[in-house]
Amino acid sequence: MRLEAWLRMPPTPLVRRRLWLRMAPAVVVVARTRESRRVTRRLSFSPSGRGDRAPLAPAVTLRRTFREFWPGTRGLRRLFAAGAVFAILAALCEVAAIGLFGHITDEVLTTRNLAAFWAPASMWLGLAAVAGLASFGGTYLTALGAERFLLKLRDRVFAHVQTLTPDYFENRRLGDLMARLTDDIEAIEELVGSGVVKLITTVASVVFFAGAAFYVRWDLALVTLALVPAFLLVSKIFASRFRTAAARERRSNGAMNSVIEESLANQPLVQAYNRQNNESVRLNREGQGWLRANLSQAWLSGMYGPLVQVLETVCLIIVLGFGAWQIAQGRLTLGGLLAFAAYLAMLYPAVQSLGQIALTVSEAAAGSDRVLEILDARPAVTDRPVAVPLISRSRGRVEFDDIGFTYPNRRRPTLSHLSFVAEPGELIVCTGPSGSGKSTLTKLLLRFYEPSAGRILLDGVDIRDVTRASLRENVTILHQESMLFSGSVRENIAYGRSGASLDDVIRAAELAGVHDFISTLPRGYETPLGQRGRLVSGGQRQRIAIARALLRDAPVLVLDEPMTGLDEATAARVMAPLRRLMAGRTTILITHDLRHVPVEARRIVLEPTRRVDRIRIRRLGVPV
Ligand SMILES: Nc1ncnc2c1ncn2[C@@H]1O[C@H](COP(=O)(O)OP(=O)(O)OP(=O)(O)O)[C@@H](O)[C@H]1O
Repeated sequence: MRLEAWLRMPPTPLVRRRLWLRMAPAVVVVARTRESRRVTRRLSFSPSGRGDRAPLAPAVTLRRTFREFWPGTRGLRRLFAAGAVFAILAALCEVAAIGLFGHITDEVLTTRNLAAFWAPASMWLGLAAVAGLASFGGTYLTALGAERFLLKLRDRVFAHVQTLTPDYFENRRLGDLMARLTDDIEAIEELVGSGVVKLITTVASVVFFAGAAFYVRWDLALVTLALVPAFLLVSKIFASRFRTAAARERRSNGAMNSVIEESLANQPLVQAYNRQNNESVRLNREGQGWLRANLSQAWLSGMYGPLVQVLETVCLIIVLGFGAWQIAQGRLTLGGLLAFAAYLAMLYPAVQSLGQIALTVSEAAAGSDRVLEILDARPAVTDRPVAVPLISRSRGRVEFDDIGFTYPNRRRPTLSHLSFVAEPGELIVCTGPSGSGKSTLTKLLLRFYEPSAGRILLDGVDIRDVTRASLRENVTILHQESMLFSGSVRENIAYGRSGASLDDVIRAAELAGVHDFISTLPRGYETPLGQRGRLVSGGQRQRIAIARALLRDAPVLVLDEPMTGLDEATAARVMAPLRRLMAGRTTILITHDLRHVPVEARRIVLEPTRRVDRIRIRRLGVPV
């Protein structure tokens, strides 16, 4: 009668999962942590989808992923090992607890002997306490290792990204790069860090629960375990499909981030041009692709679950039938059968979890492809092995000697046969029509690109023979659009020189003619400037940037259209601080606007020829 009641217990996935969550917390908790992160990740990014436009990152083998990222677990392996040990201990407690449950059924419930209840019941309670503590230890230590691994890996990839020359970013969408630095890095952690712990604890659980099932009734266990390869086969079939779907999801996620990033950054333009709908359509289009990618993942997951469920049900029916027959034969007790069924109830999710690990691996591999693609990228310009740092502050003599340059993705040269010398402290004005290569000249001086012909000399030394870091210490650039960060005014000015004191910052601000304005701000030098310094006007931004450049105090100065976007009165106000900044420095002033240019300045005119593919340089020494 009791057996019948037990037989009526519905072996639904929910019941099994609840049982699993209750009985094997150590194993499941690791999985839950990762699952919640994945959900968060999905929610935190909106759909993209025309991922089809961007090529998928190249597929890499699992071995390469481990070869590349496993060294990153150095220093954390003890944490992961301890996490695994605790999780295994918790699983062992569960095995013992089920044994006690069988014992209580046979010795207390069947015989109605209450006296025999208390000893095993107290042991069960003790085991539950140990399992709880071990589960907590396993979860916490694994999470600690995982988060530290993530931090290290993100720092490593970000540091590498910062070695890449600007052309790398010019050819990529920032949103996609951000997705790689966040989501994809997490996916790698799920494979290389906590993924390994999960694999070990799940395998251990399979061994324990299978071993216990064999111990109770080896022949019954043999029959049911014969179906395990079927579980693994199903996982294998699904894994490759899941990987493709995951790669699409990763890629479309990146595309969607790009749209969001661009739209939010350009909101003033979007609203001024009434293009809100257009942006929404763009996001929706990318979202459609993301939706498709997620639906195909959901389809696969949806298929996978029921298939495994059918297999489980087949196993359960076999157990019940065979078990009932063995009880009738007197070869198995009711407690034995219940314990056996409980072991199976633990074993199946563990086996299923093994299959899910295969799916996680697929998803992680897709993320790993995308991160490795970044790590494989090499900067277009590197220091020569023989490059040495500039020992002292340069005098500031800059020479362009027959320079030619073609952008990597262009056929026609942007500059050819460009030669000029700027003596220390001299002001050179560089003019010419739009697109004639004025800003390109700056990129070459800072070694963002390598000239295709000729050489650039600083104090007579080829800049390729000095390290880029020391070269850039000697050159300050003031961009067309003042680049500010979202920090305070003080932080933005102090960016010019690490370790600058507040007094240094105030002195620079006074010279830049912006101190009075800063004093009127609500929190003075501590006032935040807003995203990209949008909380202050163009002229104020420019003068803050001048203060930063003053603090940097490099002997060579490049001013790239410093008056762009400023009205006549503001431009005149900016000119005085600019003159103070230029004083005593070799200055290359790139400008279309010659109204504020000092009359004594020498001019270089970059002039595209009519055939456009050659640029003729006219060098004039005539004062304006
Ligand atoms: N990263 C790049 N890749 C390919 N071509 C580029 C790149 N940057 C600039 N160019 C091209 O090189 C040419 C020169 O550009 P550059 O920005 O140096 O011109 P400019 O004289 O400073 O123009 P403007 O006065 O409008 O700022 C242009 O035809 C431009 O399209």
